[in-house]
Order: sequence, then C-alpha cells, then structure tokens
Amino acid sequence: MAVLEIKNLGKSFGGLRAVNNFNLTLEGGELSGLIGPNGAGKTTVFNMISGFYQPSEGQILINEVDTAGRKPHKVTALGVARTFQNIRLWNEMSVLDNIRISQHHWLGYGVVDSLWRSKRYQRREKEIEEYAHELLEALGLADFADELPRNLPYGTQRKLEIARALSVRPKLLLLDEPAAGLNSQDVLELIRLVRWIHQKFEVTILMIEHHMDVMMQLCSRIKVIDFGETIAEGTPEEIRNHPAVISAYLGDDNI
Ligand SMILES: Nc1ncnc2c1ncn2[C@@H]1O[C@H](COP(=O)(O)OP(=O)(O)OP(=O)(O)O)[C@@H](O)[C@H]1O
Repeated sequence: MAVLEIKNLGKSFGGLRAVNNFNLTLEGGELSGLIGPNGAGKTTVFNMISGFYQPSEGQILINEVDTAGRKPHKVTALGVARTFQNIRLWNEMSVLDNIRISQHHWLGYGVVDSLWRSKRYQRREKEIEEYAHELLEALGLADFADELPRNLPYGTQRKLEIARALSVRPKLLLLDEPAAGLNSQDVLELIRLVRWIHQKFEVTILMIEHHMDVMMQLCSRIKVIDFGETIAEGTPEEIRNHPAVISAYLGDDNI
C-alpha cells in the first residue's frame, strides 16, 4: 500500500509559483530522495506534506487518508514526522525531554487525565519515558540525556532531531537536508544511521539533500525539481546522467 500519494500538488505564494503539478507515490518501506537547485520548491513540498502549508491545489494522501485542512499535529497523528533544514530543537529542555515532549502529541491524553493523574496518564507517562530512553540508547545519545541540546556538537544535534522525529513512531519520515553543516566524518555516520533507521524502524523515508554522495548511496529513487517543475525521476544512476539535471545544476558545485 502507498504510504504517501501526492497528486497534482501546487503551491503559489502571491505571483510566485513555488510548486507545480507535483506527483509522487511512495510505497511502504521506500527510501527516496527529492533534489533540485536552491529555491526549487523542495521544502515547500515537505511543508505541504507535513501540514505547515496548505496546498493551493492537489491532494496528499497518507496511508490513503486525505490530509486537506489538517494542522501539523493532525498530520503527525497520521504517522508523519519530519526534521528541519535549520535544526529546531527545544534548547531549554534536556535531550531526554525533547524526546518525551514530542511523544505527547502522538500518545495523547486529555487535560482531565493529566489533572487527575489517572492510571491511564501514569501508564502512558511510563511508556513515554521508557521509549525515550530506548531511542536515546539506540541512537547512541544515552550519555547526553540530561544535557541541553545547544551544548551538543552540531552532528549530535542533527542526530537528536532525527531521534525526536522517530519518537512519534512515524510511518513516513521526512528528512530535510540532514547532512547540512556536517563534517565529512559526520556525513559518513549519517549515511550509516539513516540506513540503519530505515531497516530497524521499517519506516518509509523521503529525504531532501544537496549532498549528492548521501543521496546516491541511500536512495533507491530520486525525483528532481527545478523552479517548482519536475524535470527528472529515476534511479541515482539515471539521475546522475540525466541531461536536464546536469543542465539545472550547471555551475553548481554540489553535483
Ligand atoms: N512562506 C513563503 N512565502 C513566500 N515565498 C516562499 C515561502 N516559502 C518558500 N517561498 C519561495 O518558494 C520558492 C521555493 O522555496 P523552497 O524553500 O521550497 O525551495 P528549496 O528547494 O527548499 O530551496 P533550498 O534548497 O534553498 O532550501 C522560493 O522562491 C522561495 O523563496
């Protein structure tokens, strides 16, 4: 079954056509990429999938459910989690709390529950705490549980953002430039981490990345957009040699 189905998606900002007639289907378990030069419309696509922007036209289905009109937390509830191009962590909370708090959206309990500290509330709090520790352990972040994110090395912050996204047990994980700002050693570690997460969590992944090595090594399929239009789609090898892609990137050092 398709985890993500996007049909004829479009987005305009005033007179600017940021995304036009964008179509994409991801079957469960795929690891696919979305690339394109700066300003091509990649993050706008992510913002529409995750409910941050409403599309100007078109349709997005998550596990066959139409996301139209849903706010980001309602899209999360359908099984979608994301990371951001510019890391967005809660810097005044510990690493552990960053993971715990994001799960509240997913496990959800009413105000009455929390006020009365019901059995259900206590049970869920325990589950949240245990899963947060499990995730930190699995991603090699356990030693940082009590640290504030801003005190961590940049590469570790990126990892934490991915751990936080995983905490909601997503079916679809959107990674927006996870290698941005990483040194070459961290990039290698990221490639290993994403591959491992993909297998261990059986999650479908769609990823934006300018780092072509990362995309070529990880993705089974890549879609290329430029000025909001799809210009190519295929395996990494097909994309690498595609004339329209080479032309779109001409003069760009990233490819
Ligand atoms: N909220 C907004 N309001 C107005 N214009 C926007 C908005 N968000 C994005 N845009 C514009 O839409 C176009 C696509 O932007 P987007 O951020 O999706 O590109 P991108 O492919 O992710 O670029 P980059 O690789 O540089 O991150 C750009 O021209 C951008 O300026």
